[in-house]
Amino acid sequence: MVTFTGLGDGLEHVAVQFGPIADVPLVRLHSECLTGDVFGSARCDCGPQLTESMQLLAASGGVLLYLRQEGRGIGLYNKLDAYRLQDQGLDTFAANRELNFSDDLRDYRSAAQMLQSLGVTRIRLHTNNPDKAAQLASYGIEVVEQVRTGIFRNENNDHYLRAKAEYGGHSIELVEGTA
Ligand SMILES: Nc1nc2c(ncn2[C@@H]2O[C@H](COP(=O)(O)OP(=O)(O)OP(=O)(O)O)[C@@H](O)[C@H]2O)c(=O)[nH]1
Ligand SMILES: [Zn+2]
Repeated sequence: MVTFTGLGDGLEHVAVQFGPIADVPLVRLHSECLTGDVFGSARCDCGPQLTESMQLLAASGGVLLYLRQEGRGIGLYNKLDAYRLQDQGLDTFAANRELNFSDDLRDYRSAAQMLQSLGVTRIRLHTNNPDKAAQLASYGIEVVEQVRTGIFRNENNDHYLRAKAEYGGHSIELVEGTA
């Protein structure tokens, strides 16, 4: 495990390396979600995505970047406020805007710099989020392949996943009748 300080965004991000680094390693950029990653909240899909990623990385090798971008960058306090607004009917992006934030504050320049410092410039990226791939490319990381994550849907995160697919452009296929 490598921890990084002094990055441009001032956050202490972490890289976890699984085995020796291949020419084109599998990489997961995972944004911090205390509620999902640690406490198993069913409001989102973060916990199962992190588990799936670590299982894949343990099997094939690669790098997990755990990015301290709680709540898509708005922080835990504000995310909890956003959850209250979602309980009143707003979707995950509208709730951010109601709190005077943009939909997604995350910038992946630090992630690109972390990869470069590990000698990684070409990757297979484990994500459904097109913005992660596009930003990494703009910061000089070649995304050779985008490997989709599983879809971890339940009755509590259905609205959240739907918003990510419909408004966030995520590659999530929501087939009616499946959970
Ligand atoms: N503001 C806000 N943030 C949320 C909400 N639900 C989850 N999050 C945050 O969204 C982020 C999700 O991170 P990731 O799983 O890395 O990213 P993703 O954009 O879903 O893309 P994938 O790579 O496909 O998983 C975490 O920082 C969560 O804390 C919400 O309702 N509001
Ligand atoms: Zn989450």
